[in-house]
Amino acid sequence: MRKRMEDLLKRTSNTEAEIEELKKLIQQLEKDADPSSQGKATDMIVNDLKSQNDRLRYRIYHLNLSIKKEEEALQASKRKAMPNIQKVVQGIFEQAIVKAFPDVSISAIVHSSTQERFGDYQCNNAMILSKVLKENGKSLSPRSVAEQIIQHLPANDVLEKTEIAGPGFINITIKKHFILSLLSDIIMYGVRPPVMNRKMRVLVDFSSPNVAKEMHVGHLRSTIIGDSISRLLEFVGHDVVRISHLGDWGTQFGMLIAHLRDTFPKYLNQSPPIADLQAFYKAAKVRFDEDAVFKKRAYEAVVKLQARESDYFKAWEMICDVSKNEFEKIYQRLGVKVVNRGESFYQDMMIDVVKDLDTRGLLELDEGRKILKVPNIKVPLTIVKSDGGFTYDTSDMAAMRQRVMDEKADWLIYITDGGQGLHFEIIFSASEAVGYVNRKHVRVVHVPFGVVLGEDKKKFKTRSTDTVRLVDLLDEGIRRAKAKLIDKGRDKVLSKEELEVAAKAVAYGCIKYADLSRNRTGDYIFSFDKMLDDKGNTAVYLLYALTRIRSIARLANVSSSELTKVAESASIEFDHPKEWKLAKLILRFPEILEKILDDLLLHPLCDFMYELSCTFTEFYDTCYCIEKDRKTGEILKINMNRLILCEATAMIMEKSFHLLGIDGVDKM
Ligand SMILES: NC(=[NH2+])NCCC[C@H](N)C(=O)O
Repeated sequence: MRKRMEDLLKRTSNTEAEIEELKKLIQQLEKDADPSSQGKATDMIVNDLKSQNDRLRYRIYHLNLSIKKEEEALQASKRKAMPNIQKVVQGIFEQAIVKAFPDVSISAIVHSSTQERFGDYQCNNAMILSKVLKENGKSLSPRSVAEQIIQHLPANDVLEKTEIAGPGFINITIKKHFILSLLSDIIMYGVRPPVMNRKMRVLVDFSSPNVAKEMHVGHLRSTIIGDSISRLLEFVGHDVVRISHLGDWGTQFGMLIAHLRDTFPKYLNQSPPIADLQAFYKAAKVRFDEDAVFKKRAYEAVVKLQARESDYFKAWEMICDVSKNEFEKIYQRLGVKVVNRGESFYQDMMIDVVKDLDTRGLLELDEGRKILKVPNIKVPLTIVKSDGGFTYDTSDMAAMRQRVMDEKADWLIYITDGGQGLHFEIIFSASEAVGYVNRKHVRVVHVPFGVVLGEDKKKFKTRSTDTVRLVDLLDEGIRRAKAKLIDKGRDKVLSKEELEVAAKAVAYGCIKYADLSRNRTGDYIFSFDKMLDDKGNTAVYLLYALTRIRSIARLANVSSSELTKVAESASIEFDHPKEWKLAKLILRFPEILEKILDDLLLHPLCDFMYELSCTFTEFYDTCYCIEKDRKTGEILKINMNRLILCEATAMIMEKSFHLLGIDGVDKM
C-alpha cells in the first residue's frame, strides 16, 4: 500500500513537470507566430552568417599572410642560395624512379652532358636498373626502363624535354625559362653559395710552419690550399676556425734557449737581433752535438721552460716571436688570415692526456717510451719519450681532444703534405679508439698534397741556396711578373702605381693558381715561366679575360643598376646557341662548389673558370654585345641581354678568384 502511494506521487510530480514543459512550448509557438519574432529569427540567421563571414575573412587574412611569408621565404632563399641544377634534376629523377620501381632502392645518377647534342644533363640509371630488375626475376630492357622512368616524372618547372638515346640514356634539356630566371637572380641578388644543409663549426688546421726553421714551399702549399678551403667554407656560411699548428714546443727549444742566453744575455730587455733564425738554429745544434756541458744545460732549460720559469719562458717567447713575425709577413703579402695556436698551447692538455691514458691502462712501456697501440695499425703512437718529453703525436692527441670537446668542432680538416698521411691515420684511429672523437658525429679529414719539385723534377731549390726562402720566392715572382708586363708594353698604359699593383696581383695570383689548379694529391713542378704564361689555364690568362669582360660594360657605359632593371623585368631572351651555352655553364657554379665541399679538391674550380672564359670567348666572338659604326666607332646598338651574360660571367669569375684567394685587378 505504502509502496503504491509513493509510486503515484512520483508519477504526479513527473506529469506536473511535463505540463510545465508543454506550457513553455506553447508559449514559444505563440511567440513564433508573431511577425516581430519572425524578424528576430532572420536577424539570428544574418548574425550567424556574419560571424561565419568574419571567421572566413580572418582565415583569408591569415592565409594571405602566410602566402606572403612563404613568398618572402622563397625570395630570401633565392637571395641566400643558388640551386645546384644537377641536384634539382637528380631529385626529380629520384622521385620518378621510386614511383616507377618501388621495390628497387637505387639513387638517381644524373650528370651534366659531355656534348651539347646529348642535352644539358643525362640520367644513366636505366642500364643498372634493368640489371637489378633481372636479378629480381623481372626482365625489362634498359630502354623500357628509361621509358618507365620518364612516364613517372613528377610535374615540375625544370625539365623541358627528355629523350631516350642509345641503349637507354635519358638526355635531359632544361627549361629556358628556368635558366633565365636563375640568371636574373644572379644579377639581382649577386653570386650566392649553394644551399647549406647544416651549419657546421669547421676547424681548418693549415700552414703550420715550425719555429726557428724556415717556412718552406710545403708550408706555402698548405697555406694556399688551407686559405682557399677556409674561404669556401666561410662563403657557404659555416663557422670556420683557422688554426696554424705551429711547431713551437719540444726539446729543441732547450737548445735554442741555452744558446740565446749565451750569445745574447740582454734578451730580457732587448729583442734579440736574430735576422736569420735558421742560422741561429744551426749554430745551437752544432754546440748541442759537440759540447756535452752545453747539452746538459739545454736539457735543464727544457725542464725550466716546461715549469714556466720566467726567464726561460721569456727567452722562448722571444724566439717564437721572431719566427711568427716572419710568418706574418708572408701571410700579409698573400692576404691570408690564420690564428697561431702551436703545440705549446696544448702543454697542460698533454699532461692530462697522458694521465688519462695511463690511468685507463692504455699505455704500454716500450724501451723506456710510453706508447699507444692502435687497433689494426702496426705503428704505435709515442705518447711520452724516454726522456719524459712529449711528442708531435702527444700534441695531436691533445689537440684532437680540445678541438672536439672545447671547440665543439663538427668537422676537422688537416692540411699537410702526403708524407704525413700515416701519422694522421693513426691519430684519427687512436682518438676514436680512446673516445676522444666519434667519427659518426665529427667529420675528420686529412687533406694531403704532393711535393713541390723544381723544373729539373728534383727537390725544389733556388740556384744559390739549399732551401727556398719564401720571401725571396715572392720577390722573384713580382720581379718576373713586372718584367713580363713591361715586355708587353703595359708600362706605357699603366701608371707606376698601377703597374706595381698589377705585378703583385699577377705574381701572387699566379703562384696560388698554379698550385690550386693542379690535382693537389700529385707532386707539382714549380715553374715561374709556366705560371706567368698568358695562354692556357693560368691566372694571367684568366685575369686578362676578366678585365676584358669588365671593359665591355664600361665601354657600353651601362651601369649595373640598369642591368638589374633588365633582370627584374624578366624580359631577358636569347636566340643564339652560344648565348645559351654560356648561360648554362654560368649556372653550373653551385654544382662545382658542392663537389669541392665533398672531396676538398679545388682544381675543378680552376678548370671551371678556364672553361667559363673559353666559352665566353666563343660567345663574344660570334655574338655582338655592342654594335659600333665601323668608320666612326660610334655605338649604334647595345644588346642588353648579352651584357647581362657578360656581367654574370664577370661576377662568377670574381667570386671564383675570391675563393681561390686571388685579387682581381682593374687594369693590367
Ligand atoms: N696538427 C698538425 N699536426 N698539423 C700540421 C703540423 C705540421 C708540422 N708543423 C710540419 O711542419 O710538418
